[in-house]
Amino acid sequence: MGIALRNVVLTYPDGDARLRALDDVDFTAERGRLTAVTGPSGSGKSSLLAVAGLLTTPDSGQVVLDGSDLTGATRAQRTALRRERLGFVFQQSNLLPSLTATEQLLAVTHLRGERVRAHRDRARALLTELGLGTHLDKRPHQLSGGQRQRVAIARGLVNDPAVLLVDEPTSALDEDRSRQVIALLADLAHDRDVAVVMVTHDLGQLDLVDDCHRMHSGRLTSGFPARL
Ligand SMILES: Nc1ncnc2c1ncn2[C@@H]1O[C@H](COP(=O)(O)OP(=O)(O)OP(=O)(O)O)[C@@H](O)[C@H]1O
Repeated sequence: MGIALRNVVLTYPDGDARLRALDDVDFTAERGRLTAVTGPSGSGKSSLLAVAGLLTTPDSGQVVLDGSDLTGATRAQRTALRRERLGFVFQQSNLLPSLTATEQLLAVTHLRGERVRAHRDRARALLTELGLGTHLDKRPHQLSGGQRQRVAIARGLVNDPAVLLVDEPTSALDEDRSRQVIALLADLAHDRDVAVVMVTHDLGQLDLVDDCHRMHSGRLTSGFPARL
């Protein structure tokens, strides 16, 4: 179980024609595995992430989350599923400048209308698990790029999602820190039984991922085991 796209087509207007950003894509990311999606700029990686994240509805095809086909889901149902079942980590860590590391996580739980106090211990435990135990009360400008990215990952996990969608997590990091972040994502996928989907240009770190797919012109051209 995890997230799957079946025969997904997504088009955008392109002059008089339509551009096929996703051209009959079949894609599966299993729970407990780190799945990478690579490919050149404009090949459709962000589009795939947006469809898997229920942010964009495809023209045709199915999105299946933990075995449930979401084709007929209403906008309200998709929003609820996004909050409750999916986690997102964006390219830049997108942290709110005025909030501490702990508060970044609590802001997400607050959005769900739950009591903040009940979640504070959990947020702190999660940050500590991700190596940020001594940075719980620091604001983004007091953290390094790698630490900010780990706060963003913790925030993506705070609702215990089935699927964590990660867009270019290492674009602002040097090679060592990139490797640490990707190793962390692999550990989290394995330990927490989450399907982690990571879009990356970082071909040097693919030995750390469990599954790897390549996009080209809207097509998922190959899925190959990264450890071969
Ligand atoms: N909102 C949009 N309207 C029109 N065309 C779009 C839109 N979003 C993306 N596209 C086009 O769809 C194609 C796929 O774009 P997408 O952003 O998914 O690629 P990508 O692989 O993520 O690229 P990058 O690595 O540069 O982020 C591109 O040709 C892009 O120009």
